[in-house]
Amino acid sequence: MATVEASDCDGKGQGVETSVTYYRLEEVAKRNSMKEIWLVIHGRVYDITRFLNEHPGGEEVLLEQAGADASESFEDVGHSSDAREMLKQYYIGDVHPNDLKPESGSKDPLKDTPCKSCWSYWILPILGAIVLGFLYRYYTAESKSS
Ligand code: HEM
Repeated sequence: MATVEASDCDGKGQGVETSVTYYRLEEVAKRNSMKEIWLVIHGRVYDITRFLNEHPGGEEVLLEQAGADASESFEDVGHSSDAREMLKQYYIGDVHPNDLKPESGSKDPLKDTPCKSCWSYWILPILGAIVLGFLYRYYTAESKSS
């Protein structure tokens, strides 16, 4: 099994030592049958084989996501906090850092929206208003003199 063990201690021989097992996505992808079913939700790997028959949403939907990243479908359903709490029971490790892709929820919100902090975003309307003001004054002054 191509797993990498990582320990997370403070190096002083104290504190809590935790060990995380990392799984490559290709390894997760192999667990895609009724016999063994794993999925990834938010960078964490879950072995939900024994949960398959118990899932209130049915086993179909889980089988559709088998061996894949189910973060989006999991969120789309709007699972309760109880459901999120249940995830802990099936957690077996994390996705290997090399296989992690940025989550849509955590990406920079400015990336796909127009640049709200760019100078052009606010300076152009101001300049436009000033020009319009001058034009208005120019024409009103001209119509008064004629
Ligand atoms: C290990 C992962 C999962 C756990 C622990 C879990 C748990 C639950 C629980 C406890 C419910 C009952 C409603 C609630 O409390 O929110 C539920 C409902 C449901 N789940 Fe999941 N679920 C998981 C993954 C998924 C995935 C990947 C899908 C994919 C689409 C899914 C689809 C659904 C659907 C369609 C319902 C029924 C919602 C309804 O009837 O309103 N679940 N799940």
